[in-house]
Amino acid sequence: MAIARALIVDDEPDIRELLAMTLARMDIDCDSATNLEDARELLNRSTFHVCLTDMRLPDGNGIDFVGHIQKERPQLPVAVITAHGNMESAIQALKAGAFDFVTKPVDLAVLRNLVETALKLSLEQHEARHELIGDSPAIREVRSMVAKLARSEAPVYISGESGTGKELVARLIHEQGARAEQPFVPVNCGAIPPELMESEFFGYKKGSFTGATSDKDGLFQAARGGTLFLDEIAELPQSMQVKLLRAIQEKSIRPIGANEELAVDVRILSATHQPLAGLVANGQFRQDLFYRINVIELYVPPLRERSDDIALLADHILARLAAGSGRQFKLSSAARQTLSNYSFPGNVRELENILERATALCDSDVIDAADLRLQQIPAGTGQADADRVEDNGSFTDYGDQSLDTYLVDIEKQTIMDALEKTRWNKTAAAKLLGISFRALRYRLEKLGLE
Ligand SMILES: Nc1ncnc2c1ncn2[C@@H]1O[C@H](COP(=O)(O)OP(=O)(O)OP(=O)(O)O)[C@@H](O)[C@H]1O
Repeated sequence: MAIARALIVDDEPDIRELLAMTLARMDIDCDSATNLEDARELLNRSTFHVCLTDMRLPDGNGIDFVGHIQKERPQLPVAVITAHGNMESAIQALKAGAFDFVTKPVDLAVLRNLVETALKLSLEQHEARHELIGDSPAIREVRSMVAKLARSEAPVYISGESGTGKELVARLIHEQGARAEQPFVPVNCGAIPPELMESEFFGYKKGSFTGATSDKDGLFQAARGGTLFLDEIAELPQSMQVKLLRAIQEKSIRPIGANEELAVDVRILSATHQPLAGLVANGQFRQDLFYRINVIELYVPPLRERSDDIALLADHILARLAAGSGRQFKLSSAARQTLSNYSFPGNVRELENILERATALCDSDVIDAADLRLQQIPAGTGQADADRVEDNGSFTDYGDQSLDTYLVDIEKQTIMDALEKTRWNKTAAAKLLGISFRALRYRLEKLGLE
């Protein structure tokens, strides 16, 4: 499946064909227009990652189209194709906002380079945009809290069920605040082995232990001037809770093996899906640290309490999946209804997973209720996968690759099973799978299920 989509605007059939063929070999889908009117129409209808336009078109000028894209789709990189030696118009196009140009006759190696750069820009920009989608009173309240908290330096503790958007909220607090130009460093406290925690957080000096062949910065140094987001903070072992408390109180750290304290200016945001106050009450989490990190609590409500947002979120997620696959997806009205009746124990992350699975399995571009597979609890993993092997001829030819993919699929399916059975409670799912919570987090990350 192509990962990107290009818009080609040229009235010469030979050039259109040459460009489309070259891009197709780069696994890029193309739409072509022979004039500006058609090009504008296509731009309105589809999501593109790069645009190549000729300068002289039957109904206008390529530079006007560059201007149009700048206004309507400022994220879309556009390059112009100019006549050989016509530097004047190439410069004009760059001034109008084109990111580059190619001259005719088109040198294919130059074209490929240019398109690769454009795609990198385009896909990176896509990833960099964070937005809290939703129009319900609950999410509006979260949005207005985010705006207020972004103006403050206070530590914020973000609570809420798994997959509600706690990390997204933390990123937004950072991005909308004075530290936006500095790093945002997310740390999954559940994924760091306890014995490595101190060196991961505070770094070490060369020679401080076997294997410390050079100085290494820790997460606090990496987040200097910015924000350190401590996700799953309830997973911190007691010994580390003491050290963290000290770092927050003193605003300084001591790397392993260092003689001196090091001042670090870092804003601390933290989160967990576990009831932290309860863990404090039964002695599993230090009360003094709780008071430090929980100066302000921001609660992100579960998706079932803002079901009006489901349709908006689904459209947003489908648009993102479309950008990645070059296809456009729509939900049938029955599918919309099914989604809005569902309780989403795994919250927005579960909605993302459901839609990703549906778009991958759905043959047409209209996703119907059945494609969502909401009623279906996956069957016993072994049998389900064994059936799939028989159905799929390519598995009979076991290359290393197929076997790996097969095993990864089984692992994914088993974990998804456990998560669905435990209504997305990761602690319970880990117990069911007979592995530690930490090991589950590690696997989720490795398999891209986070
Ligand atoms: N309101 C929203 N608008 C757009 N995307 C959202 C929204 N809420 C959550 N998401 C998306 O859902 C996914 C899960 O969100 P996130 O990782 O922030 O949840 P979380 O509460 O931190 O989960 P966990 O407790 O498991 O760490 C992410 O891809 C995030 O971008």
